[in-house]
Amino acid sequence: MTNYLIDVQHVKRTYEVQSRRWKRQRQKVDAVKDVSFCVKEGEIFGLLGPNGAGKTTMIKMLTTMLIPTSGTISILGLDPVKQYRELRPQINFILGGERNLYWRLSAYDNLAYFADLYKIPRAVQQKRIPQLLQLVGLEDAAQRRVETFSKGMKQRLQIARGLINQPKILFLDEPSIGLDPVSARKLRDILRELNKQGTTIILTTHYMYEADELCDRIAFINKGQLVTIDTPQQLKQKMSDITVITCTVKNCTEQQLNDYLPCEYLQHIAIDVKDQGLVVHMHTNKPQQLVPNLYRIPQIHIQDMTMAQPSLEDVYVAMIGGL
Ligand SMILES: Nc1ncnc2c1ncn2[C@@H]1O[C@H](COP(=O)(O)OP(=O)(O)OP(=O)(O)O)[C@@H](O)[C@H]1O
Repeated sequence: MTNYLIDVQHVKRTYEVQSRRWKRQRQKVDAVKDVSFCVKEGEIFGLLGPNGAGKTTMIKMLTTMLIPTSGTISILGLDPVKQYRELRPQINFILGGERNLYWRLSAYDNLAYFADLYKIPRAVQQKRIPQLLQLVGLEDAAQRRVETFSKGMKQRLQIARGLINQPKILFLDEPSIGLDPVSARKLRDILRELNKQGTTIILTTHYMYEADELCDRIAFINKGQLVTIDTPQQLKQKMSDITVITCTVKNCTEQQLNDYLPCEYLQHIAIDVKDQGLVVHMHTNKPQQLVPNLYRIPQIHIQDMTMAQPSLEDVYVAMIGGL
């Protein structure tokens, strides 16, 4: 039998906001509309979608911070609305950015403060805090005030904070936002290591590469609705008949590209105006038929052209409908 740690069934969440014009009038925003999915024990599960898709709202409902308007959620067999007291000690969450840390306290004292909130005995804290600082590579900065930390260091301290109660499930909302590529890679290594040790991880991200590298399964969400849910491999497989062509062209206009490239061979086209010319990104299932049409544009100069299998980002663009 599959062991589901998280079971979300037909969940909706509506916000009521004051209309700007008529202050007394209240408008409804359906942030999450009838979403259902399950997460298995030991998975790294990604929630991906454009701005405003409903990812943070979903994470807040899963972590007992927000009550669904309708539908049911079960986390570790508990109802986050009615049984939040039993659930909270068993989960933890890390929201992106620099909230949730006390800048005037040292890294060690921050962790000790949160450990006290979880009523973790001092003897346990004295062992666990150095271990966590070591896991996130901050052992040498343990006594430094957080206000002297770089963004990457603060984010790693957030991870240590999120692990202080040894959660069975860790939720992360855009964990690598604002991190440089090396710090982001370090963060992924830490998350993989945690997952190896048995922590189930749910994360939202806008970085397709990160999701592809880390996640066992991914849910695409758009406008509050679930678009698809699958492994990154299976998602890419869905577009295996598509070739992605990227080329840089000069001496031609966007209008000419639209006129000369037959739409029956084009599943998607995006044109970026850059200093070096027009960068054209195309999805096609007929590359042999499509490419000769480019050369028919009078005077066109094709500077470079690459053909590749679709990446997760290409699948995302195809399914969500453009960035
Ligand atoms: N407190 C709130 N009051 C009113 N509307 C809200 C509130 N929080 C979110 N919304 C609205 O709900 C929708 C979903 O927002 P949410 O923050 O969940 O999206 P998201 O996928 O996390 O977006 P992003 O990637 O930009 O963080 C948006 O239309 C947003 O404006």
